[in-house]
Amino acid sequence: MSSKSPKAEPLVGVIMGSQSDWQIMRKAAEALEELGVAYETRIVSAHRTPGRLYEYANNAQARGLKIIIAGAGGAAHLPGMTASMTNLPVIGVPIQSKTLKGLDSLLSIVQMPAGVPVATVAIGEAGAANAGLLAASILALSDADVAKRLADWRARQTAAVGETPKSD
Ligand SMILES: Nc1c(C(=O)O)ncn1[C@@H]1O[C@H](COP(=O)(O)O)[C@@H](O)[C@H]1O
Repeated sequence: MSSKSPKAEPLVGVIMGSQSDWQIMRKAAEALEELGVAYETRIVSAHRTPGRLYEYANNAQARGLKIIIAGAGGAAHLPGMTASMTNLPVIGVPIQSKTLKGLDSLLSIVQMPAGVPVATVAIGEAGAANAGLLAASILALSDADVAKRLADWRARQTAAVGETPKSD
């Protein structure tokens, strides 16, 4: 996988522990895409590719990234280890695991020791989508264009919610 926005330099790094996480993490990418935020996607694993993680986390800020979204399942060390090596905000996405339904992922990501924060979202697709929205909200603080697109998106979401439930 590579950058989805070749013209703009990526501001958000969407990383995941395995190719098998992509079906969930694509929701973060889709949210960023919809809000016009340039991002890149990478498979990086604290367990399987520790050298790649070290290089990615240590160089992320110098490469111009502003936020990292990290998704992992099971013994999900990727978000925390990423946060240990960068001052960028790290948003952790717990991937649903087969055996423990993602509770293992959630607890691995959320229970960080004081001093190394990871902003943890909910397990699975909704969490991944929210991670993308959160990243856009952070960028919107200093980017009026993203702020406008985010406000418009929120307004459309609100307008799409009907007031009266339809009967089948
Ligand atoms: N939790 C981690 C890390 C890590 O934290 O570094 N690297 C891979 N994994 C996770 O292992 C699960 C199973 O991976 P496979 O499907 O490749 O066996 C994935 O959800 C991945 O995030």
